[in-house]
Amino acid sequence: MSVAIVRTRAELRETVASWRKAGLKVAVVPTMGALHEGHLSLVRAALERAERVIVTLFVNPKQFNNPEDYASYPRTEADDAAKLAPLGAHMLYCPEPEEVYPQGFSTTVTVGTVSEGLCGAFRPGHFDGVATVVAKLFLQTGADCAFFGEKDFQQLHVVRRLARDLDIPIEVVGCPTVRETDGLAISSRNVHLKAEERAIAPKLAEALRAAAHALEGGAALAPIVETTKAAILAAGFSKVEYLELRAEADLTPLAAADRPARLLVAAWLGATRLIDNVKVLPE
Ligand SMILES: Nc1ncnc2c1ncn2[C@@H]1O[C@H](COP(=O)(O)OP(=O)(O)OP(=O)(O)O)[C@@H](O)[C@H]1O
Ligand SMILES: CC(C)(CO)[C@@H](O)C(=O)[O-]
Ligand code: BAL
Repeated sequence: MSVAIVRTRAELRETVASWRKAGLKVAVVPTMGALHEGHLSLVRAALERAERVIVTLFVNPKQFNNPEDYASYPRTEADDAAKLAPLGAHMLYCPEPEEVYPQGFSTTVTVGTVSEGLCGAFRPGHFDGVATVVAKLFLQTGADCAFFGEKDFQQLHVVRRLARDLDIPIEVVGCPTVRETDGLAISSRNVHLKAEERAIAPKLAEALRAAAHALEGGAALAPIVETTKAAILAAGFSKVEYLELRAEADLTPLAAADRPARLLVAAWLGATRLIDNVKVLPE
């Protein structure tokens, strides 16, 4: 079994039109490739909800605020196609940058509020790049539903708001973070971790879990944030960009775990930036 690889908007449109004519429900799973179990969990969820599943693979230059990060982003298309085939995904859409951004392309989609703070504060332009390409992928595929991981929790909110604000008729489905057995959130960028860094990396999730547990037990937020940041640095991380409690439903800042909340973190381990988040239940 193999997955059909499509590289042009014209072929994408033609195939989706034939599916629509047959009355089939269509799902899209946007990715930047280097597929791992996190991505595959989204594809499995999509296959449960739709009769045709399109996985998109596009390393989107507009969302990289750091050119080195763009250059070194893992590109493994043949392996990705081989991983998708046994699952039964129906199409891998892999456009070239000129297909997505033809000469003269001049539109940027900016989603306010939920793009601000957290990763938005440290990756200028990143969520504009994400929102622009995701709007295009939603419109190009015309899918009924789209699947995104909670690992990129702020991105999930940006994409939900984008679809709602622009009246794009698509259901955005969030899926739980898939972790390695030691707790590290699986991410394509984990391949950049050196062996000694890989041994330290799970301490990020461990520190988050401990903080969530303390907050659920009624501990005050400010001291927990300070001790958790200190624990992450003591484990060997070089910098904690943010560690913040936000409302689960709309990402507004919270002063205490008084509503279903998320504790979100970004931290540097050597040259690799890791993000993670955990749910915090009310006391
Ligand atoms: N561990 C995971 N569990 C669930 N979903 C995930 C996981 N990792 C990535 N995803 C989701 O897969 C989709 C594509 O993400 P992407 O291709 O950027 O992979 P990634 O592993 O997040 O890579 P990176 O963070 O290094 O860019 C996003 O919706 C993302 O949230
Ligand atoms: C949603 C996405 C595919 C847009 O390029 C990307 O941000 C990602 O892989 O999470
Ligand atoms: N995984 C979200 C996309 C990015 O980090 O660029």
